[in-house]
Amino acid sequence: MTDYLTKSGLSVHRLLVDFVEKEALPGLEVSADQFWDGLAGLAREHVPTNVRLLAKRDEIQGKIDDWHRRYGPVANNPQGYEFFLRDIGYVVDEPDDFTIEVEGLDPEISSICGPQLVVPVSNARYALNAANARWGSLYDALYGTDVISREGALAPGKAYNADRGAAVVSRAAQFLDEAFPLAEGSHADATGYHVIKDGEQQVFVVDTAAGRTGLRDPSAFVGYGGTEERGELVLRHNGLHAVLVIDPKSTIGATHAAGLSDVIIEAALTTIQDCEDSVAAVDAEDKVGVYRNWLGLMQGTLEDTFEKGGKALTRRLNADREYKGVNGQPLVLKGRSLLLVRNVGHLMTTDAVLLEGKPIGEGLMDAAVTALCAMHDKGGNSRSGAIYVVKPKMHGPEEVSFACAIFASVEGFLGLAPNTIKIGIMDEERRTSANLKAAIHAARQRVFFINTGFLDRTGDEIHTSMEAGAVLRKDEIKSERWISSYEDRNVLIGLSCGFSGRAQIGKGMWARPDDMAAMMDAKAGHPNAGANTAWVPSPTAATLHALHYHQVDVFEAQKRRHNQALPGLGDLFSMPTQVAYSLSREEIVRELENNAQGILGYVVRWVQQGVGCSKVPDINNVGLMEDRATCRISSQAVANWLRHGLVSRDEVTSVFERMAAVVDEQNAGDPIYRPMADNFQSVAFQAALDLALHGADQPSGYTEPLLHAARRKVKARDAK
Ligand SMILES: CC(=O)SCCNC(=O)CCNC(=O)[C@H](O)C(C)(C)COP(=O)(O)OP(=O)(O)OC[C@H]1O[C@@H](n2cnc3c(N)ncnc32)[C@H](O)[C@@H]1OP(=O)(O)O
Ligand SMILES: O=CC(=O)O
Ligand SMILES: [Mg+2]
Repeated sequence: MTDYLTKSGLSVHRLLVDFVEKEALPGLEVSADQFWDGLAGLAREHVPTNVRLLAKRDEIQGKIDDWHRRYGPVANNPQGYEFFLRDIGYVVDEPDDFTIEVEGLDPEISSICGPQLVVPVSNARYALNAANARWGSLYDALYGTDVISREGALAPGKAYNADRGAAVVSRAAQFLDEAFPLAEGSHADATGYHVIKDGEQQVFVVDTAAGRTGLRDPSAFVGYGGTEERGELVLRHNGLHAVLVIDPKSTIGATHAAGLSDVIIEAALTTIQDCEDSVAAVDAEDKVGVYRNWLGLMQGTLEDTFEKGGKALTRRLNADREYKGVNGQPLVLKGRSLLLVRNVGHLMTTDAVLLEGKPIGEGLMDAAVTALCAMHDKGGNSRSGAIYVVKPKMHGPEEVSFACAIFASVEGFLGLAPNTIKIGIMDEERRTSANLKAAIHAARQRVFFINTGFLDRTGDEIHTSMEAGAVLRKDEIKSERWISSYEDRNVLIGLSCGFSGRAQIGKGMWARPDDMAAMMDAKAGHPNAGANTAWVPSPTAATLHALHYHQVDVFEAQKRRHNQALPGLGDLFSMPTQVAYSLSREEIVRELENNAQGILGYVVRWVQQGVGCSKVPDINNVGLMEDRATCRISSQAVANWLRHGLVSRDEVTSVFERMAAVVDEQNAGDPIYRPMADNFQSVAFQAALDLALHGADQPSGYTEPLLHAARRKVKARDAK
């Protein structure tokens, strides 16, 4: 039996046909013919442009490589370089000043600021957890992380550590004092939290040894609920809620003078359900798995049953939180994060759908199917009926226009109103950063975010300047002038295009998921810089990062930045490269080892197990979130040093062989892991090595072509 069925002239993998016709279409007023005709039209209309845009990327990169071969690093002739980039159409003319025209965005996007969580949608357990991460326990987030010191008497240990618990309670009181100060005294001294009636109004009062007091801003108390034994008091500040849980009989509440057993924080306002960097989906089977989870989230029916702590658990989407408002009206707070979906970029094709025997752009299929699934949202996700698609890895305004044209076609054949599908423009390729105003203009009726701080951006930086000279070590690259220019330009251009109060200006991912104390220091800067949101890797990180949005009123911070001068392009193009390198041999080898370990540790799980995002220890044993973007950085960094003779092919190979044993050791507890050190011919080892040895030849330095090919090989072998 063939795997493909003919649908409106396309050959469509039967798994995708089944999914669309039996799962995604039922319940919608879209017929199967309408969908397949639409997809066929989409492919016919847009595949040629897709091909042309990718060819243009290569052509531009070829010209940049030639320029560097001729003139060396940019620093030799910065003006000449900028002139050249304009001449080849890399930098395009800026549009006149304008304001974005997007309409129908939810408040989580336009008027409330807070963390943005990212999760591989392929993992139902995590995807559900992320959707529910709208609310997080502050006590748990503090107790479980290094935000509270883990030294001496505060060390967590196996049993509950009362000293640590006391430190948590005290840190939470500090938060309450900052966000919800009392008229007199401190939350640390509270001996009772009560709601009392004052005329028609309910009022929040706090008892301390010094007497009864209230909130300095009484309007911060907005509702209450719970039960006789376990009361919940709802406070609001900067648009974000925090719920005080008063439960004197609970284990923790019993230790608190006012019975405060937890502070539940409104945390991940938005979550990106990711089909891209954190996912390994290489064929129709994988793609359907991804789409099925997204559909379940949109229908509100997704569930996952798994074992945790020896018990079977079923996880579902949380309901809204219902309270009584202070004015007697019901107060209903959304129980879930507003879900956005990240489609793949324009690069890859998928053989789940063939047009004239050839795979179509995977981004085309993602746009059609993820929008179709989102049509099941009846307001449980977006109250305004918007579909939020995050679009990664676009190179410049022309590619942003292309994404918008795809969305317009999808809206057309699905019968959606124009501009229902919104676009999050990921500013993660240098051609987009350099032309950001034009890129926003191209999407002005759809854009709901621009975002920086991306790992991919560093990978693109290295690849674009591959011929310029040897790059710095990867952590050093990220502290150079180009990156502050990238960050500042993004915020300032966004503000000048009227984002404040309309759409999000966002910051990037914190990639050390276990280092929460460091995250708290680093991410405090994001709202201050005028960012409405910033990416976090886990629900715990979301709960903690939410505190920053109580410390800073982002809209005030944006006002402060509004008239700042925009850094010119000179700094943006100033990534330093050197022909002669000053690192010692030991330093070079250590950096190579670090990159090799990260690449191998990530790739082996991707290729063998289809895991697209992993926590992998670096050379200093710090657990790093590794995904395709971090892998792009590491592989491009090695490829660059290889290209410039800092390391040899043999040296790279032997370091990879040595680090394979280290990675095997790290995975020793995984029963389905297949070691690499005793088989350097294994698909996983070879894919990792190829990413480094052939990194310079990969399109824009992306890792997906080699990863996909390797994973498909393993799947084919395992299927036999
Ligand atoms: C460059 C870019 O593109 S960044 C965007 C892509 N990156 C991401 O999406 C990062 C997503 N994060 C993750 O996948 C994970 O946090 C990792 C891989 C970094 C670490 O995962 P693990 O080692 O399993 O985490 P850890 O053991 O500390 O915690 C697991 C628990 O946290 C939860 N968790 C961890 N990350 C997430 C997340 N992003 N969303 C929801 N839940 C999460 C899990 O559900 C699990 O809880 P459970 O047992 O109740 O289900
Ligand atoms: O996609 C995110 C990134 O950091 O790259
Ligand atoms: Mg990326």
